Amino acid sequence: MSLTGKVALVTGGAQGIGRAVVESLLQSSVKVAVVDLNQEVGCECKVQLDTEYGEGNCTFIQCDITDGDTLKDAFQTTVDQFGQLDIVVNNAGINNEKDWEKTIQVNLTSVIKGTYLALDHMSKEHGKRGGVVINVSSMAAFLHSPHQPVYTATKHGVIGFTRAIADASSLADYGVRINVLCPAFVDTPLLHSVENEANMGKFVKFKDDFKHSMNKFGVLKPPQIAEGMMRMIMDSSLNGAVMKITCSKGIHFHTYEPLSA
Ligand SMILES: NC(=O)c1ccc[n+]([C@@H]2O[C@H](COP(=O)([O-])OP(=O)(O)OC[C@H]3O[C@@H](n4cnc5c(N)ncnc54)[C@H](O)[C@@H]3O)[C@@H](O)[C@H]2O)c1
Ligand SMILES: CCCCC[C@H](O)CC\C=C/C=C/C=C/[C@@H](O)[C@@H](O)CCCC(=O)O
Repeated sequence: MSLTGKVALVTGGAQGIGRAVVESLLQSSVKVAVVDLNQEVGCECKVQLDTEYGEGNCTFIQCDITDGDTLKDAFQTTVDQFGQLDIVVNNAGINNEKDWEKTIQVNLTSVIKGTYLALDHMSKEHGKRGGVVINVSSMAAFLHSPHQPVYTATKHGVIGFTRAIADASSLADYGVRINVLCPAFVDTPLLHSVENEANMGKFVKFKDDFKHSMNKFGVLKPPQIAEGMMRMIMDSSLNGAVMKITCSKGIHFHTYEPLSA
């Protein structure tokens, strides 16, 4: 897939992994809508990106992705401003075992909504030109972290939803590839939330165990995740793929046993 002239929307794009992905897209001459809850960080991010990549190449849209109408407006604003939509990265996520229902809303329900909105704007079913969606899950989906039962459940859900809707896209010829990316630990503000009772609730007592896991498995940097993301966006053979990125194995794909009776 050539990226020249394409338009992307990245949720949670103002910091961390999302910000690194936004920068990689801008470096490939993609126009980018940064969709994020955090007004202050989003505005700072926009100023820095304008300085680095030139004005008119990105926009910041303040949006709580759990509000369906606001998320729908963010997609429409992107299309109104840049004329089309080709790439959607459903990346925004939180770590909150205390308010676990919010974690389900942000990490799973909003990823589903973001994927359906992406299809509204990109699917051949709606007379559009096709495109690509990448949903962000986690290695927690494979290692069922005992410190984060609900976070882990949402990340399992993202993989299941993505593989199923990718098959639907293929069967119904939507022209949209839908893939999922699972990073191991990454050095972002989210990682520091494991220290906080407000985030971890009763599981905060396992924080030393969590840190032990981080030391054991290592911590990646956001540009390493952006590199995997760009590969998934550009490789037109990938649909329903589950990419894992770890310190030990780098960028690689999860393989599933074929179904047998
Ligand atoms: N950091 C890690 O170790 C790690 C590992 C695996 C997967 N992930 C996943 O990667 C994704 C990005 O995480 P990160 O580490 O960059 O986190 P981060 O906290 O650094 O960035 C997340 C961004 O999402 C935004 N956001 C949160 N709630 C939102 C909402 N309701 N509406 C809109 N924006 C919202 C935040 O404002 C923030 O800018 C998440 O889905 C996370 O679960 C992170
Ligand atoms: C506060 C939120 C932090 C989020 C944490 C991440 O979402 C969870 C990351 C969890 C575990 C990472 C484990 C990495 C393991 C690998 O290095 C490797 O040993 C496993 C390899 C398995 C494989 O690649 O097939």
